Amino acid sequence: MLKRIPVYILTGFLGSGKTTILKRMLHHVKVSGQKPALMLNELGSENVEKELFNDEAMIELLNGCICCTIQDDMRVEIDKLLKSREDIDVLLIEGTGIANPAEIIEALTHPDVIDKVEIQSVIGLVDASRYLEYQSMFQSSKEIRTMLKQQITTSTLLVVNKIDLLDEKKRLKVTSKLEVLKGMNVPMVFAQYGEVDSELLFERRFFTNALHMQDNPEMHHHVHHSHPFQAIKIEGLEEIDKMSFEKWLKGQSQSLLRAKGYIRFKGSSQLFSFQFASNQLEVIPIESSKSSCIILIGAKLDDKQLMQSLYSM
Ligand SMILES: Nc1nc2c(ncn2[C@@H]2O[C@H](COP(=O)(O)OP(=O)(O)OP(=O)(O)O)[C@@H](O)[C@H]2O)c(=O)[nH]1
Repeated sequence: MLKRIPVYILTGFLGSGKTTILKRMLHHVKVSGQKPALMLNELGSENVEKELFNDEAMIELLNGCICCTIQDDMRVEIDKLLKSREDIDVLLIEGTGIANPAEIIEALTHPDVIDKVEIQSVIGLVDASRYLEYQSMFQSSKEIRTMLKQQITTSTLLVVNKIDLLDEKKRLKVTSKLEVLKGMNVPMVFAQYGEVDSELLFERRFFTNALHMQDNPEMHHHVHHSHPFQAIKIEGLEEIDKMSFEKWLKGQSQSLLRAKGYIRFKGSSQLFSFQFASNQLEVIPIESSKSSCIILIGAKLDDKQLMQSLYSM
């Protein structure tokens, strides 16, 4: 089996300090004797930051933020990287300042990619000096506020950067606003020029469990309650009743943020690709000999409960 490559995702609004912290992380990876690869996603057709990382294995995703087409590109590029560069030990991904990190998680948990990578953490950078302004209804747009919120709520570590540029009073105000938004148990650290203890930066905060329907349900108990996100991959599922499946997905709405994968329904030999988002199930027939596979992404997913309810369906 191919080794799974650990991945760190850096997110944060324009100018928040992503590149600054990326350089620190790169340095740390290299001095610890490991070989890093970078994936940079830039708006526009030219990557202006490329020159900063001359000697690294680098993947560029140009022309847009990480949305549907970029997700496909990302899958292809990760595949290429893993096949051609077996020496790579860790992959660092910097999304554009206006990317929603959930889209990157989405690409990395695609059924064809999930076994090749191991998301470690989503590091969210906040520009403390401009946060209040970006949050203000009078000084910013709804789009900016929504983007910031998505970046903050999807992060598994929050780095409140540029604290040299604001006074104590403002800092307290920013902190209390972030406390409300950020996920439970997501550490918040303050920094100047992305100076964060590397142990904290590299700590794993995102977990993916792989389960098989033939496993004993009593064995499933790898719940990581202290982590904001986790992905679960379930294989070995036999044909299932479509209505029951939909009901099952909807029944998990407390903890399930997203589901996708391949599945076969009773009464048809056809394989379907399915997407479950915003509490809606979409299925598309596909021609493939792939086995069924369900990927669940959520907060506080309970393996045991999920498997037991699937068994009894
Ligand atoms: N004063 C101050 N400046 C900082 C700090 N961190 C980064 N900067 C500066 O802010 C600018 C933007 O930093 P980057 O690391 O390029 O930010 P980015 O998030 O990659 O920016 P985009 O690529 O536009 O999304 C640079 O000039 C940095 O030197 C900080 O803590 N304090």
